[in-house]
Amino acid sequence: MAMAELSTPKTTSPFLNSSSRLRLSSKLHLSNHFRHLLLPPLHTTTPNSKISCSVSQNSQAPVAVQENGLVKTKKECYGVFCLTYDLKAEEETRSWKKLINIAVSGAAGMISNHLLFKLASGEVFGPDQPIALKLLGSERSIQALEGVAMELEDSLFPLLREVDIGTDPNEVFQDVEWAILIGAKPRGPGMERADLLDINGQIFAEQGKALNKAASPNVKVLVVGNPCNTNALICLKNAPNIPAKNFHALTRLDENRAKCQLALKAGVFYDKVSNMTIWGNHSTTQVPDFLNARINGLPVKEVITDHKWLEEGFTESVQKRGGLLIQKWGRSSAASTAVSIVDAIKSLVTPTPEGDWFSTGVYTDGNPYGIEEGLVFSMPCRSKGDGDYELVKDVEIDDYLRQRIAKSEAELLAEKRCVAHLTGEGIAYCDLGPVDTMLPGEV
Ligand SMILES: NC(=O)C1=CN([C@@H]2O[C@H](COP(=O)(O)OP(=O)(O)OC[C@H]3O[C@@H](n4cnc5c(N)ncnc54)[C@H](OP(=O)(O)O)[C@@H]3O)[C@@H](O)[C@H]2O)C=CC1
Ligand SMILES: O=C([O-])CC(=O)C(=O)O
Repeated sequence: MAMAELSTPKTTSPFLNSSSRLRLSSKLHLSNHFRHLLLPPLHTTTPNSKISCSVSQNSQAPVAVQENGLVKTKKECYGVFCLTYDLKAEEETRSWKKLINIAVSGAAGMISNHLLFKLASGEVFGPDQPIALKLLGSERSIQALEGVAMELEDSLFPLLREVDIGTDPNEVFQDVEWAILIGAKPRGPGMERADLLDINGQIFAEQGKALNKAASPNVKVLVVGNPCNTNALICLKNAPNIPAKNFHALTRLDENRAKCQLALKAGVFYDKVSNMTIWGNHSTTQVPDFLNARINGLPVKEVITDHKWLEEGFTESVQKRGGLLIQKWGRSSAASTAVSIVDAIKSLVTPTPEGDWFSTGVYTDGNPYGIEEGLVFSMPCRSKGDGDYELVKDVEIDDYLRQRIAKSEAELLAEKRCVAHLTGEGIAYCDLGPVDTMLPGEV
């Protein structure tokens, strides 16, 4: 017989209170497809009130026993959570920050399958930041989401205090401080881009409304599902109570791809490349800015003297990297996208190194570059590490950049016209050209 010691909450015993949160720790409590896995609460223990949870070595589940007058049953002292919650862990948790709630949509998809385990490990928000994961799926994926939750459970992450799965964004987004919106319909063969904008736009309009109603008022939202700039715009327009500044479209993967290509050409390790801006849309019109990027602190054009390659080979390789990868893999980037989501969030929760910046798709109102207001456009940003950011204001734009930035801007304006019915800006009119409106994965 192995013994694991558990601490009970200082307040009323959750084991005695049928409506307590811990009641939900019984696996897969299901209400309207909203299911909840939960660890014991933090900072609510006293060393004097302990429960012993005894585990038979050859039985499947631990059996809680009574101590200090507190009643426990096998059902309430739930499986792995009993085993992982011991006094030593509790000592460590004393210095932990207050738990934060993180929603992830498309949680049964490829990108999430990489991302969720990074979030739970502490790699993103830090080793003293406990988290609750709120996973949004659909009727299609609810079974798979249970599988995801089980894998998270089996990973024994100390910082992962709670896992909820559900299909209703109004429930899943309740009190979330971060929302990572990945779930979106992929473009199928023969599908018009306007149709994709409409189908995915509806998803992001609904999720914007739900965030507006249920999320923490200062929630930070990172839109990954494509076309991510316009989806982010739809989302923010449907969430008027949340600052527009809090919405991001993921262009960090493009930034990382650009750094990699420059490092390769210059023959340096990629950590030597800094100040990399991606301007514009996450599409083949995006502009990887080699004018302002630096290698070993020097302007790229001084280090790489083949300027034709910069203007053509480099630029195109970044714009079309996603498509090439699909050709090789047979599916779009998932692991590197998850890594870039981690990078994007870390850039907001840690101070930007002196003199450097990062790229993210943000709302253009008040931008110093003359880019049309009312778009979500990738630009250079800096953060103090408080979750917020400022636009970098003094980046040089030459004629080459200006022309290409204008093309991406025109593309986003066209996308915006296609979704006017979803942003509350009138009747949609879709005049997207066939060539200039490709996702990176469509080439
Ligand atoms: N911004 C960027 O840099 C990148 C963006 N992407 C984009 O990220 C998104 C997700 O990619 P990935 O995880 O690989 O994709 P997957 O297809 O593996 O999973 C995405 C999830 O989207 C949801 N989904 C699929 N079809 C529909 C639909 N018709 N309606 C609503 N939801 C749907 C599904 O979840 P459920 O059934 O639970 O709703 C699915 O699990 C895609 O839009 C992709 O283009 C990809 C790479 C880079
Ligand atoms: O088009 C896609 O789905 C893939 C994508 O965004 C990328 O690889 O950058």
